[in-house]
Amino acid sequence: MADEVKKGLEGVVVAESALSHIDGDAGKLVYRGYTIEDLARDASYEEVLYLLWHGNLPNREELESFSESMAEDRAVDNGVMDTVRELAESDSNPMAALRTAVSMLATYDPDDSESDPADREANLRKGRRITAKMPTILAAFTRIRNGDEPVEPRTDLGHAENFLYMLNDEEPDDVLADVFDQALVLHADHGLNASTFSAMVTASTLADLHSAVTSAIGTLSGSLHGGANANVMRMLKEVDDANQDPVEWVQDALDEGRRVAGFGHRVYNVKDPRAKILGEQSEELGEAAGDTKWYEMSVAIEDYIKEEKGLAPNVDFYSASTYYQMGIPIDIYTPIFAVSRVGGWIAHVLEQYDDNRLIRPRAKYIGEEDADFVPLDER
Ligand SMILES: CC(=O)SCCNC(=O)CCNC(=O)[C@H](O)C(C)(C)COP(=O)(O)OP(=O)(O)OC[C@H]1O[C@@H](n2cnc3c(N)ncnc32)[C@H](O)[C@@H]1OP(=O)(O)O
Ligand SMILES: O=C([O-])CC(=O)C(=O)O
Repeated sequence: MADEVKKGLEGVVVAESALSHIDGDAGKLVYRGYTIEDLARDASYEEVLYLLWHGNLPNREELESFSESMAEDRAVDNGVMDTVRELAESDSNPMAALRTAVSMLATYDPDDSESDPADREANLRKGRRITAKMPTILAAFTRIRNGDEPVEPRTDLGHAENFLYMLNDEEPDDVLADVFDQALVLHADHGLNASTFSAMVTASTLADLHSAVTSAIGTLSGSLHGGANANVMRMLKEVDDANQDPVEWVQDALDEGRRVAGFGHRVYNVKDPRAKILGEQSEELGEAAGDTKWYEMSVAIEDYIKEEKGLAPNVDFYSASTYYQMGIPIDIYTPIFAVSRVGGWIAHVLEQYDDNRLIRPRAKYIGEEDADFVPLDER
């Protein structure tokens, strides 16, 4: 037992959490008991943040005060903005740029870095600032690399609406603002996924919140995790550009032993409930534009992979065509995931600090024992 290796920590329970629960067989996801369907339909991202960070849904007054504070925290210091500009002008990878800028926010945060890293009230303030500023950083980065000037955040718009406004220098219509807000709600938390666990490991050493979030952004970027959403759209574009049958493309990929981005999951054995909602968004956006080709290609791929491999789509599969039809550049899909998931990272880090124990597993040693040391000159 002591030396049994659980590769990828599959099935290992390492913490208690009251934040989100996934029923992988039923395809059900709840945040603090509320179903993702109810939250996506009826709650804003700000409400979900409040729920995750404070433990209950806010009443109107609490929500207004929370949303106002978030909105006031949107502006980013010039020092950070200068770095964002430099990274955008040197065509940095957007996830790397976001990671660098978020790490830098620590230096400008008014809560003293010398203070207790586990101070809950300070972490709620820091967490609010990080979450409020990430969209500003990402929108500015995206505009600057296109040769446009950043658009200052507004305090009179909701979190989702303000991001689209800063990205496009134009207020989104209600449909787009709502679709984006729902996407943020759907991505906000998901148990001990890899990036959240990474944030928890960092926090468990009593490193500070900015370090935990910076670790998590790095972890989210990989193609087996958040990076898959951009790869889904790259695949759909490749199929479309080559005028190929999507099923044939996927058949070839599977025959060559390649993984298809947006399919499979460590916890779900059935379709991810978030993919169902995002699939509906993708279809509706297509119908509104009079062209459902991206949705139809996606459905054809879904049906084939289900039939051939028994694998179902995860959250990344339909967010891709949803964002694409909103005109969002493909390489910022994963940073957008981070803009939402930061809420969950912070909530889990708060839980970790509240009941901390250093996270430190072991490896089963399979190397040599008792090797005879040979001095350098004799090797
Ligand atoms: C937000 C998120 O992070 S959601 C996940 C986003 N990632 C992706 O979409 C990338 C594609 N998916 C994958 O690589 C995997 O399904 C993961 C990483 C999500 C889960 O991985 P694990 O739980 O470790 O499953 P594992 O890698 O053991 O796969 C089990 C089997 O399914 C196959 N499989 C899993 N996903 C896929 C896929 N997308 N395409 C083809 N085959 C797959 C594996 O090859 C493996 O088959 P085998 O037993 O014959 O070797
Ligand atoms: O839970 C996971 O392993 C991956 C995932 O779907 C997420 O982080 O949203």
